[in-house]
Amino acid sequence: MSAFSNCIVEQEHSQIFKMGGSYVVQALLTDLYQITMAYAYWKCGKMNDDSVFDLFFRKNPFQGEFTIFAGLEECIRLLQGFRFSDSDIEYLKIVMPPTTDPEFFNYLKTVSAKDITLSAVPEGEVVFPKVPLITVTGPLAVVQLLETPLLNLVNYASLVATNAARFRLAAGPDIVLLEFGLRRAQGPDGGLSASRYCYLGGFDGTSNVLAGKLFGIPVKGTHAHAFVTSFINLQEVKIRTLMSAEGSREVDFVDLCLKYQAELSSIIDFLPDQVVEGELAAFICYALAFCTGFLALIDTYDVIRSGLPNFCTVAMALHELGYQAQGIRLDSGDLSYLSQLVKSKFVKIAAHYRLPWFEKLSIVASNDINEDTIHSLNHQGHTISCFGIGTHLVTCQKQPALGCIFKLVEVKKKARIKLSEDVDKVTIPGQKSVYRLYGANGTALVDLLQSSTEPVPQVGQRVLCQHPFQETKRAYVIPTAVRSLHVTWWKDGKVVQYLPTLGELREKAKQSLSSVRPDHKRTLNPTPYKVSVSSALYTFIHDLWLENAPIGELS
Ligand SMILES: Nc1ncnc2c1ncn2[C@@H]1O[C@H](COP(=O)(O)OP(=O)(O)OP(=O)(O)O)[C@@H](O)[C@H]1O
Ligand SMILES: O=P(O)(O)OC[C@H]1O[C@H](OP(=O)(O)OP(=O)(O)O)[C@H](O)[C@@H]1O
Ligand SMILES: O=C(O)c1cccnc1
Ligand SMILES: [Mg+2]
Repeated sequence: MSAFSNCIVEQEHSQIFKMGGSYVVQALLTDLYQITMAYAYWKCGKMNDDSVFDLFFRKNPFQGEFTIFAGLEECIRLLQGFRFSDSDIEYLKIVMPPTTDPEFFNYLKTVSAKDITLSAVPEGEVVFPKVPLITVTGPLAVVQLLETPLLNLVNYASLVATNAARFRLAAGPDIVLLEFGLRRAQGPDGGLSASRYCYLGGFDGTSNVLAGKLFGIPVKGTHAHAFVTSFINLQEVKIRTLMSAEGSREVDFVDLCLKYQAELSSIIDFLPDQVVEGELAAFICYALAFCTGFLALIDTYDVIRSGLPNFCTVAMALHELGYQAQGIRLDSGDLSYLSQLVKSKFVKIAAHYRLPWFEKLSIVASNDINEDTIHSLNHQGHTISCFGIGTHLVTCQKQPALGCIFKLVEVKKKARIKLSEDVDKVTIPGQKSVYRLYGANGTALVDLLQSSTEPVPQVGQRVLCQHPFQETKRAYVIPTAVRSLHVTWWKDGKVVQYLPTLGELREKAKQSLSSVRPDHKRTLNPTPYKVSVSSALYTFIHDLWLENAPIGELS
């Protein structure tokens, strides 16, 4: 992303979601229970108790074994502006019961993120269950108030970035992936977030023009069926002339197209009287408007008998005038079969006219594409060069939510644990450090959680990594590299770290994903990545567990 577009984000971020007159990410974008708890903390004098909360998830989405962490910059921006305005407080006076002590509202007026410290895994990093993605420390009532907006900002961003990364893995590195989801997204905010985080997850562009302006994402697109069906015949081509690329001659472009229609009919085998005239008129008009970037949607009537011949006709006429067409889009039918058929005709034309670029024309495919469709198309030997993906990508139809949670792990320097019948729901107590240990070939081996007071694991030294809850699951690891995953981003009321641009985050996600072993990334039955605790933390968890679990009585 350019410095220019980053600057637009800075200037206009506060205008993006103006709804009802105010920026939608704000202190009141929360669940009521955060406010009622804040009141009860305040009422019993606990509001300033030092607290530590971890934000994490328990299960990777899409039956996968990895997640891309996204949304962090928006969390930091939330802290920057975190306060209750006068009108917020007036509103809360109505919402809270009449018995509420009026002094509480004076307290709310003083609330800000100035005493909050936020450390987190860098945005764009591949992350795994149980690892604290964000740790927030500060006055209990204020950190509590942050729970809902932080979860809101991380959950969808990480889900859709992960979805995008999965589409990228399915498609491979060389296919162009475009996000076409705005019309199907969960509202305007969902649409903008989808475009932003799909780009982070590895998409190449979006059709969403506002996302392009605000976030510097390349905007791309073709045209719709309506453009084709709006034309009935060639008489509708009112301005028929086109100047050649080098400016030396102007020709009747419709006549030139009809010359190529006759010529091509025997080369790629079609009947000129079967092509739809209105479609040809539409393509001619689109080419006249975009002579240097002509791309046509060819499935309105019949790809084989009409759309493809009409495209080739116009593309060859453009070529005679020194312009190169860009390609076609398919939006229905058997996308593998049709793409191969289209390619074979392109190859024929390329050979006949000795135009090597003609066989490299883009073949864009769209229509309800999901991750499984791409895998299936791969097996069928498709020749698609670009996928335009909307619904399944932005709505994350395969799994519509990521389950990040925000749990208290320490208060007044005392570690807290949340117990559950379901072992997976027991929290890992206390303030922790998180390390990623790398193996011999530079791939990530294990994430290790330790109490923050423990020494950093050392390269070349054996570390015992234990499953947090199953004593028999443990392994020694001799890391070739050790990375501390958490960075402090916000402290003393300020952003204390460079915030990467969206383009840098996209690069980060790509590089982080490449350090993860392929078996963790495969679609079918991927291997779970190991997230472990140090033996000191293991003992600590289980001692605290025993201390807090009531002893039942048999009778
Ligand atoms: N070769 C293929 N292998 C697997 N799935 C495919 C293949 N070609 C297309 N698909 C998928 O099959 C589905 C076809 O959907 P559907 O039958 O609704 O579309 P259509 O009739 O071709 O087009 P329209 O959108 O005009 O109704 C789409 O989800 C598409 O992505
Ligand atoms: O299929 P998606 O992955 O959501 O991609 C976006 C879709 O939006 C457009 O058409 P639209 O769906 O509006 O109409 P159509 O299905 O009749 O072509 C486009 O042609 C795609 O099919
Ligand atoms: O540009 C396109 O082809 C496009 C954009 C949005 C939705 N469907 C297609
Ligand atoms: Mg559709």
